[in-house]
Amino acid sequence: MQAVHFGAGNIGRGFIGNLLYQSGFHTSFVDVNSEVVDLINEKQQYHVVLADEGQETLTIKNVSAINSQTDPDKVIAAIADADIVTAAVGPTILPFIAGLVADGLKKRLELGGQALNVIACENMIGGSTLLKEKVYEKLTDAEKNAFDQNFGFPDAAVDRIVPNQSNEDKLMVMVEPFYEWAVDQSKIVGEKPPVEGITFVDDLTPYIERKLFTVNTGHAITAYFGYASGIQTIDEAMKNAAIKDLVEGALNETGAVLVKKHGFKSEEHQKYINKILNRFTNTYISDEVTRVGRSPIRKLGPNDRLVAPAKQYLELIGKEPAYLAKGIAAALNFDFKEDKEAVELQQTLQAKGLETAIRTYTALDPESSFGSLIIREYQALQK
Ligand SMILES: NC(=O)c1ccc[n+]([C@@H]2O[C@H](COP(=O)([O-])OP(=O)(O)OC[C@H]3O[C@@H](n4cnc5c(N)ncnc54)[C@H](O)[C@@H]3O)[C@@H](O)[C@H]2O)c1
Ligand SMILES: O=P(O)(O)OC[C@@H](O)[C@@H](O)[C@H](O)[C@H](O)CO
Repeated sequence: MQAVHFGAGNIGRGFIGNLLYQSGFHTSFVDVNSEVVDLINEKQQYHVVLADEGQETLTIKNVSAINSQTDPDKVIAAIADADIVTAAVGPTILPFIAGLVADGLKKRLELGGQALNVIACENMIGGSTLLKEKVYEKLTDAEKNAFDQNFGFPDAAVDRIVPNQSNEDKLMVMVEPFYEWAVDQSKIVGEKPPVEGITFVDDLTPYIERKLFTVNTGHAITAYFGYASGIQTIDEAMKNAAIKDLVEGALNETGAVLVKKHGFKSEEHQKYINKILNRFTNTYISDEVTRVGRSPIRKLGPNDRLVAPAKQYLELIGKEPAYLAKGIAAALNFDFKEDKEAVELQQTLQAKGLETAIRTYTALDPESSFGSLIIREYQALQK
């Protein structure tokens, strides 16, 4: 079986590639990083190390890689011949891979290929749906009809903490042992891809919202307050009692939304939160707050981990989410100079002011009561 996976980065190699190999696939990684592409082709394998006491090393074989900038035709041919296509490139990169995905799928139709599913494994609601929209922008109406019959773009929720790597072995990836990969089976076309470790679900919304509004909300708040306190890593930030309280406060707020909206049992959800907080304290991985806080403009987006649960808290619980307001303020305050979005955010704040930044990035009304709370929390952080 053949898999094509866009993005041979941390989650691509450390999670998706790992499960695809264990399920019997040959994986062709597609990436723009020529160093990683060349190394994969040279070694034809890499190691995944499970970050716990045992430090088990898995050897991932049956891998090759294609540089999509220099060899787009090879990517098209690989998609035409694949049994599954996956991606983990980052939400903002999905539009840039859409052209090749479209061309590969057109080629597949020309060659009379079987049904195929394309799964974007990004931290966002509706990742595969977004990729599908971008792919469909490149099609005629007749092609859209043919794609509807033959290709599925099921959304997914993926969970495994894979920090940035600084190993001498450039392909090796240190990952936490835990993982979860849920896929919306209602949007599968043809057979379900036989990947061990995927949980197929009828309704993905509870899964993606629980993951994004717990793991990623908690992670982001830990990162932004950790960064503001001069702390380097997530596990170190979790040792700070004040930061831990802020994270727990925010997860109580998102938890209230999730329990009310999706009917999770409160005690079960509390166990889920506790498990996640425990994962953040894993000392066998060193996860920088600047990785977890990366791309603050994306993270401040109206459908992302901070603002989306805050809006739902206002609607469903009928109160202002005090801790999420602090988290949004801390995200606005993230001024890491090596992060392009952080630089843009700080430039906007400087040039146009806080109210415009809130309106532009969060789509919240800065003059609303909740907007004013964010402004007060932001001003408190400047003192
Ligand atoms: N790292 C994690 O803990 C984790 C966990 C779950 C989900 N995710 C999600 O997975 C996605 C990737 O995250 P990551 O941590 O692996 O990031 P990463 O930066 O390590 O990997 C992204 C990879 O995509 C490649 N890339 C960039 N542009 C490309 C293009 N046009 N075509 C092909 N490849 C391209 C990069 O070179 C890089 O190798 C993100 O959406 C992230 O939110 C990450
Ligand atoms: O990947 P991002 O930038 O959306 O979020 C950073 C981290 O919170 C994220 O990568 C987590 O490590 C991951 O989502 C765990 O499953």
